[in-house]
Amino acid sequence: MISSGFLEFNGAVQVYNHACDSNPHNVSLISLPVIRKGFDSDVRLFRRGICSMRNFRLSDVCATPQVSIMNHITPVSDWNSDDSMRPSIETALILIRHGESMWNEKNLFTGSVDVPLTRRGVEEAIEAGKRISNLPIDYVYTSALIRSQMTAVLALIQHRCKKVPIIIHNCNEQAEAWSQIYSDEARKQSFPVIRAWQLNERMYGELQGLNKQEIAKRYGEEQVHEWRRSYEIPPPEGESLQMCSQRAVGYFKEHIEPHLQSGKHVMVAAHANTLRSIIMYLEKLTSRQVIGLEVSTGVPLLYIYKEGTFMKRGSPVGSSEAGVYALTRNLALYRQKLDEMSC
Ligand SMILES: O=C(O)[C@H](O)COP(=O)(O)O
Repeated sequence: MISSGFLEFNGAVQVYNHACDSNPHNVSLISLPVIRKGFDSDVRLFRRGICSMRNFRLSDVCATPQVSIMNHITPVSDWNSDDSMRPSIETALILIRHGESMWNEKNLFTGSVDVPLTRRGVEEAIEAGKRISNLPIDYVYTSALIRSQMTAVLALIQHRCKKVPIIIHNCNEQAEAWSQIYSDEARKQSFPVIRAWQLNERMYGELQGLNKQEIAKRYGEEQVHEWRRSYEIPPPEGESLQMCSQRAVGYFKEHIEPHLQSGKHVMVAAHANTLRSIIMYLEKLTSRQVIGLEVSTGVPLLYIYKEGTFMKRGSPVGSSEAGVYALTRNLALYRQKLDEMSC
């Protein structure tokens, strides 16, 4: 028998599998190096939000024939009045800058120009999707530009829950009426993908279509760096980060944050500068600090929203999920559900 669960140890939740052969005393834990080492110390065991914390020792398992690790879970009804032991509401926010676009490849200022991904950008989006394939997602937001939509869809089709990304067409009544779904089941099995122009890349004005290196030669590195990275200074006839932030962060606060507050998980596929402005808001960066903030193409960033604050959980660029995220309890439980569904 092989089963899996989640253990919290030294503050990090770990996914484990355990295998029992025909001898029920012979229980081995696999993929759990951290627990193996400190096995006899306190370990907190959770499962499906219905278990409380308890001390868990190797002897518990080995001395009890026919009893698996899961049988040591305490049901929610047995919780004592210590509320701190209950799982609290937390939601995931995933931010992804689109994969490499055809103008990123040529090093051209792109801004509001609607340019698709390169082959490499497609691969980045697929890879990003694999990195987040175990994370819960209820709503997806993209800009109105094809590069962010391609990225979102390519990433979402890697998700283990196998939901179908469906682009929401609600720009007018007819579009809304004509794209109705009349099956609750089909709706449930979908990722609603909502497009918003407010999440578009900042408008780069008269720099759009020009080569970044040539512009730096013509106007000087310093000037171009100011146009590209400062908060207040706009490029010629374009938007400053501050202007871009007004629409992007404004949209985030009005449309995305309420989902997070109500327990929904959200993914946002957008652009370097709209994401810089959103990250500036999430991490409370100053206009000086944001100058040094770079967002790479196709790398998903994970934030946990809890009790009004955003906590960065790292970016899934490591070679394994465990090496990347210290999964929170709720995310670990979601992952367990996916594991069970795919058994
Ligand atoms: O619009 C662009 O050219 C890029 O997407 C972002 O460019 P930046 O790194 O110059 O802000």
